[in-house]
Amino acid sequence: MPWDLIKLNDAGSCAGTSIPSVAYGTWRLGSGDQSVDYVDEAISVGFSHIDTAQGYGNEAEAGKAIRESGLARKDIYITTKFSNRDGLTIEEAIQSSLKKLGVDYVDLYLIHWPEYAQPDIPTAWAVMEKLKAQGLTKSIGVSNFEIPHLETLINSAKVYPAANQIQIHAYNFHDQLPLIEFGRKYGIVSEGYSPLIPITRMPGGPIDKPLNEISSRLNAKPEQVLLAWAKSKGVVVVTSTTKKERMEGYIAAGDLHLTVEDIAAIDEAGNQGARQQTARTFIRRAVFMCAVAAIALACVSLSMDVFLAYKY
Ligand SMILES: NC(=O)C1=CN([C@@H]2O[C@H](COP(=O)(O)OP(=O)(O)OC[C@H]3O[C@@H](n4cnc5c(N)ncnc54)[C@H](O)[C@@H]3O)[C@@H](O)[C@H]2O)C=CC1
Ligand SMILES: O=CCc1c[nH]c2ccccc12
Repeated sequence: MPWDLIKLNDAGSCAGTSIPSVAYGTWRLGSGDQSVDYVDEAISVGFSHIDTAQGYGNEAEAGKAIRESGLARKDIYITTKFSNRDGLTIEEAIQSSLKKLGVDYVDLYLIHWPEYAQPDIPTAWAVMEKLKAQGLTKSIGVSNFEIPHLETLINSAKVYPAANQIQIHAYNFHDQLPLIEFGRKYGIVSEGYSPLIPITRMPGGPIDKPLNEISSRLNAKPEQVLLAWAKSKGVVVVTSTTKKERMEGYIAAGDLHLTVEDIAAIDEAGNQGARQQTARTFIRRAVFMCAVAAIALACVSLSMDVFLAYKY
């Protein structure tokens, strides 16, 4: 099945929407003409969902590329995020984002981190609800929220978040599953960013073997298999690249068919990698504690020597 749409929990309301299940992210693209070109290319190869943020410094470039695409506003899905930068309130920040993007509404507006929900989550969320009611954004959501943050929010919310954008990849999926399932209970769609971490930041781990086997069998690139794996988890996949060939590969990954066994093999290798990581962290902490204890002992022994030397 190609990259499809996922219904949001506000889909029944007049302003409600569905969200394209793959997004092209603009973090680290920089600003200036080159980033306009990257977003242009992403749209030209088939991305219809652009994920940006106040903090990425390139909303204006994303907006320019969207205009240059010639697509009707309704045919492009724009997510941006409140980053609590530039000293702007949430209301001021969305106005600034809309101006930079050159649109009169965004499709999804997220609080980028729980820490940005000031003075507290219920108060900040009430403002988000107001923005939705005013039509400045079709849907509202959060990012990097954990279960306690969502509980706090839900306890006071009139409108539940439509989405929670969090890091999801094969090495952390097991740890993120309770959060994803908690979201599901309240109709909150999880969006997974940095799905390619197993090859970009953690190469050489247990996933490499099944990934290479599956890629060879399907005549696909490893990054395509990782995106197809993330898609199989029912989350919105938020990815990026500056290379046009890779952009095309990402879109084509929506048609990749992974078997139940392929998905299970990546799941298992991901869990194994996570267990190895936990063991490494434990050993590192134990070594650190031993070193601290040894230094403390040496200090005590030295003080005793000094004390005895003075006394006798
Ligand atoms: N809400 C949040 O706090 C965050 C949101 N994001 C969003 O997610 C988007 C994607 O985040 P990324 O971490 O960039 O995601 P990603 O995991 O998709 O990594 C993308 C990078 O992987 C590279 N890549 C692809 N195939 C590769 C291969 N075979 N070997 C080596 N490198 C390869 C790409 O060229 C690109 O540089 C961001 O642009 C942003 O929109 C990202 C981080 C945090
Ligand atoms: O979203 C990607 C990383 C990130 C998280 N918070 C901020 C704020 C400003 C720029 C990037 C980010």
